[in-house]
Amino acid sequence: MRTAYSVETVRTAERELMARLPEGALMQRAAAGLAAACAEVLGRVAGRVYGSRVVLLVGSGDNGGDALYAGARLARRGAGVTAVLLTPERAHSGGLGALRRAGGSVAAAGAGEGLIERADLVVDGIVGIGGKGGLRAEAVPLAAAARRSRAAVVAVDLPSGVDADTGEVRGEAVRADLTVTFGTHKPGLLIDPAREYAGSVRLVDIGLSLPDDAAELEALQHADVARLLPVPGVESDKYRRGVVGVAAGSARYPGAAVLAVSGALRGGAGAVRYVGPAGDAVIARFPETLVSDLGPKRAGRVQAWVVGPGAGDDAATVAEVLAAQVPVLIDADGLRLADAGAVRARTAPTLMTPHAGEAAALLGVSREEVEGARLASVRELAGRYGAAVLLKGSTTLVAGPGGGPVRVNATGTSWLATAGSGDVLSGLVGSLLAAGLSVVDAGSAGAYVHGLAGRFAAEGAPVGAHDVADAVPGAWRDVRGVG
Ligand SMILES: NC(=O)C1=CN([C@@H]2O[C@H](COP(=O)(O)OP(=O)(O)OC[C@H]3O[C@@H](n4cnc5c(N)ncnc54)[C@H](O)[C@@H]3O)[C@@H](O)[C@H]2O)[C@@H](O)CC1
Ligand SMILES: [K+]
Repeated sequence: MRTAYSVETVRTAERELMARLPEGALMQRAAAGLAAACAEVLGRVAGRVYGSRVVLLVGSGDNGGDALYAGARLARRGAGVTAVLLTPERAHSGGLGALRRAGGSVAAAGAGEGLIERADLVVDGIVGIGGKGGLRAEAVPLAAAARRSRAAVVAVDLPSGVDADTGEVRGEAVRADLTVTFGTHKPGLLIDPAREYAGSVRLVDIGLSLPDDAAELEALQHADVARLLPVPGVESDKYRRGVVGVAAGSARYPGAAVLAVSGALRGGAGAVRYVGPAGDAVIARFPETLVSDLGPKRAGRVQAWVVGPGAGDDAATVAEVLAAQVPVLIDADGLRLADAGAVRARTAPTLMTPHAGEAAALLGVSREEVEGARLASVRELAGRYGAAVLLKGSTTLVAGPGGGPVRVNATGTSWLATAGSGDVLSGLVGSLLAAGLSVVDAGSAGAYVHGLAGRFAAEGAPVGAHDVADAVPGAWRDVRGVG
């Protein structure tokens, strides 16, 4: 499991650790990790460290100090290192001294753009976890020059200008190829839009110990998902493996029913029961489906429901499903049709799975606001509805109904932004719910497998949602390390 902690928690852990260590030890650990990463990058872009050209962008805090000490290490290995000081009177004095002693030089901000143009590597030490708001005016042209330049950009701790705690980006921010972060991931490194600014992320251990129960974010990895995925035992039968009910599709949108069922069949439940007007289309494609036209209440035994994909205006079916005493996943049209009071009144678990546009409609804000503040949006929705919420997107977030760490999934690919792929996800996650996973585990494990399936199906080319469903077994095997 990868975890991310808030700035406040990081600061507390840093204080405790610093009290036990000689002064400056933590910064030296950070600088050593940063310099090693920079040397690797220089090896790739310039062939070697010796003789390469490095520009440090140095702000007024310890983030700039890290950059200066790392620059000193590179200078000792023969790199030509120049520090561009944004506020010369407040630059980290120890770091500045170390850089000068190692043969590095210092330039004023005005000279920065020209230096960046000729650099092999730009190290962004403008601001780290002490930052508020986007980049300040004096740093904006330097960030723009770094973006234009052929130099690799390595961000120190965070790309300057992004919000460490939320992943929000207000105004300009540095775009990095690599971010070297210290002690723990920060939420902003895992959530879009900031995640995109961070490039790839490398975590340097500086000895911080963080409390398990205080994580803001959790990102499942293969091993975590492998532990969650249901595997039938010798005593299993279809009921013990779980029956998932899919109430989806309409005369107008029969395909949504077929796609939701296609996901549900690959999600680990022992059987899929379909209820709705698209039974013929479902049976034609998936003869193993148990089809009923009697409505959810009289459909027979079901351990979890999926309601909403392609449902059109069928509010009655949504209401009937919400009255069931089993876990319910509400997606697509179902989100619009569900009565908020009925959702809040449920005692069995509920999982809502909006994309940004649907979340915006539920919250009464614009889509851009949701996309710009994904963490706040998913938490707000979960709080308002007393339900778990899976907010789809390039980084999918899953918030539980009672707070706690939000799960973030990054296995997705932009090729998954295709009609019907959400229907496949809803079936897949519903199936995991029927197999007995909690709403947060089902949502996050389902998003993980679905994202991976999207990657496998696409391999860099456009795909349809049915291709994603077909790729789910391969993704599942990959996660479990079999086949
Ligand atoms: N505290 C520690 O124990 C450690 C801290 N480390 C580094 O120290 C950083 C935190 O240092 P600081 O607390 O000094 O804070 P920062 O260096 O992140 O930034 C604080 C300074 O930046 C200015 N600033 C704030 N917002 C800005 C913006 N939007 N644009 C430009 N300037 C802005 C502030 O005026 C302040 O002087 C971490 O991100 C990490 O890089 C590491 O050395 C590891 C150990
Ligand atoms: K930075």
